[in-house]
Amino acid sequence: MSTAVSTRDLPADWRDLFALTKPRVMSLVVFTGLCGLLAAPVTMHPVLAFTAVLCIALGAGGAGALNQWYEADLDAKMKRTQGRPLPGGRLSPQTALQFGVGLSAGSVVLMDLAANHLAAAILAFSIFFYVGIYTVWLKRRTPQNIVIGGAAGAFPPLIGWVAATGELALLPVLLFLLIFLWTPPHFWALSLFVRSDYAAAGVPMLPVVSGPTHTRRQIALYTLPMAACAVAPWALGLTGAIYGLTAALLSLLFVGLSLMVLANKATEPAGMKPEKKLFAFSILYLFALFGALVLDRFL
Ligand code: HEM
Ligand SMILES: CC(C)=CCC/C(C)=C/CC/C(C)=C/COP(=O)(O)OP(=O)(O)O
Repeated sequence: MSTAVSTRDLPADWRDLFALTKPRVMSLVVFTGLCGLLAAPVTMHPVLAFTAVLCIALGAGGAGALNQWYEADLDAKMKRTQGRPLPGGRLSPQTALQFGVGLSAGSVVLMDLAANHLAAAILAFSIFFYVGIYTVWLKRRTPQNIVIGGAAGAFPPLIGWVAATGELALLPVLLFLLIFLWTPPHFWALSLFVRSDYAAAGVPMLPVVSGPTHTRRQIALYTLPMAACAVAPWALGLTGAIYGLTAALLSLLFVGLSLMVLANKATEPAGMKPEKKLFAFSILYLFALFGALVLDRFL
């Protein structure tokens, strides 16, 4: 009888469990949730506010774990993802599933206790949307996967706001729309330079199905209403000049970069490709806009 122990039998490593939550991506998700909460015109008790933001983090992390549980087969086929805990064989699917379900359910229950039913319901819906609608249903079926599924990532500011106020309002709805319209340029810029990975895994991302030229056009197309949504809170008098100026300037830069992406027809130009620049900038953009929103509220 063999005495060899498979890595799957080893106790789950905390670092691998943490990696299941997609911490780097989720840091921005949680930041937008925190800013949505802080931008609300009410002051929540600090302990409850901290708990609400923690719930967004736990819920997003749980959803990330369920996403990795469901698509371990895809992750194993892509260079970018094959080192993850499941394809790497360092965690068992059962552990990932239990961890994902536990975090997701715990986050919703705790949100209900610390904030209110509506915030808990939107959190539950966003977890369902990311896992059920995006991951299970759309991702392997249509290049519109991230347009529709991307809505999941747009909910956190709404959740933060509702946790603080108990109700919806125009400003968080505009913030939702901003992230909703930001997601396609954010993701398609990335997918342009990792498209061979998606092609290898058979995931119908836009550049795989319709080619890079069409994808570049779509990026530029989404950037325009995204910029309009970014400045709308200021134009409608819902925020002050700090946010307005930040949104106007950075949105102009975003549109400019997306036009550079559109203009790039060469396959291998020297230096950093515009789509890489746009992807990196897209992250800075959301951090800066949501940061400015909070500064505006408190300065
Ligand atoms: C369906 C929608 C989205 C898709 C498909 C998507 C996809 C991706 C992918 C594939 C990466 C590469 C990083 C990795 O390997 O983990 C990435 C990076 C990133 N995404 Fe997104 N994303 C989406 C929405 C969002 C949203 C809503 C946010 C935050 C509000 C976000 C924030 C980030 C950040 C911060 C990074 C950089 C992570 C790093 O530094 O490694 N993404 N995204
Ligand atoms: C509160 C709550 C539930 C928030 C959910 C946040 C959310 C939907 C974020 C989407 C960002 C994300 C991890 C995309 C990865 O896409 P992918 O899964 O296709 O990327 P991969 O190829 O790296 O796995």
